[in-house]
Amino acid sequence: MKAIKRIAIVGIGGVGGFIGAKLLLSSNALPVQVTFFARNDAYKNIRKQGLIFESGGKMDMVHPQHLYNRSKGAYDVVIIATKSYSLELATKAYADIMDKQTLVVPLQNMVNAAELVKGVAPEANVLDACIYLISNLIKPGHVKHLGGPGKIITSIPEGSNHKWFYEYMNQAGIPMEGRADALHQIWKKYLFISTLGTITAAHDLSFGEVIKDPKMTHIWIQLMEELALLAQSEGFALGAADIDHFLGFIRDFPEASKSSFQLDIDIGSKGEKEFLVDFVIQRSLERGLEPLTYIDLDNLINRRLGIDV
Ligand SMILES: NC(=O)C1=CN([C@@H]2O[C@H](COP(=O)(O)OP(=O)(O)OC[C@H]3O[C@@H](n4cnc5c(N)ncnc54)[C@H](OP(=O)(O)O)[C@@H]3O)[C@@H](O)[C@H]2O)C=CC1
Ligand SMILES: CC(C)(CO)C(=O)C(=O)O
Repeated sequence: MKAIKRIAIVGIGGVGGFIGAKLLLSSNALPVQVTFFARNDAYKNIRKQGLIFESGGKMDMVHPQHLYNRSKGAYDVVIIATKSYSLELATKAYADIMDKQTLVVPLQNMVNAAELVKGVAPEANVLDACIYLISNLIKPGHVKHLGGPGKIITSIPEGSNHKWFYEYMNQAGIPMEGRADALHQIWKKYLFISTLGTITAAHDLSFGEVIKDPKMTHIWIQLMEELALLAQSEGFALGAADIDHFLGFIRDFPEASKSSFQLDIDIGSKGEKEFLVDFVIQRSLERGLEPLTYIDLDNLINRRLGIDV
């Protein structure tokens, strides 16, 4: 690799802060420049004191040389780490940092993030992507990595000139791979996040409370079955083996764990509801499916939010 490559991260919260901190803290010799795009208090606090990053019992202060709150010309790679509900507006706000040479990596818990970004930046090379991570925003400019390797799976980029990016991420301790079945992996992750988010938010239960109560476990399985049917109708073969996998996988989390969607509903915010619950119901109905458990739980969530059902 000869010329300096430029990576932009849009949204410096739980995910963007984790990636940005890992990249800036690594002693990587490759000629790569990393830029943070933040806004509001995140921008002000990082500018004033740096990004506070906690991980593995250690606290680091990270001082990005390149921190902006508005666009700055095209980048080689743009990682978009906003919440799902901010994705479209953020992509519009930063459309001119993505040209036809740019690889775009949206990391939302959505199955159609790439489709949405392509609608706004049709020239860019937009990947299907997801990240396996638990990293929370403590306050703007302060991020705590709680678990998960931060592994990123993407679809395989067109052309052969993006190898440096995968090498760079891996060398910085962010395992990253391009896979032909990336969208299948994203649907599989969504099978877990959407269903667990929905049941924990509707009934205000911790992960432990879902698996210890057979009635609640049964409802969770029904949600997973409904989502697996939707995935199948979209061409992704998810089914009983995946559901069994997640019934075991949830036991790796501390019993008191709560989903981030549940925490949003607890404070009266609808958070990513449109993308975790409404999307499933709407797409299922369009496909002639009957997501009855999702509809029941959506009514409970709406009641918790004080929305008339
Ligand atoms: N946190 C995690 O461990 C994981 C999260 N995910 C998914 O990743 C996505 C991001 O989650 P997370 O990092 O937790 O979210 P956070 O809310 O912690 O971070 C999002 C950040 O993006 C900023 N942002 C939004 N719009 C813009 C913009 N136009 N310009 C600059 N910054 C902007 C927000 O600023 P502001 O506060 O001003 O809106 C906020 O700082 C979600 O879809 C989530 O479901 C996936 C796997 C793990
Ligand atoms: C892994 C899990 C389910 C827990 O934090 C999550 O990512 C979320 O709630 O969004």
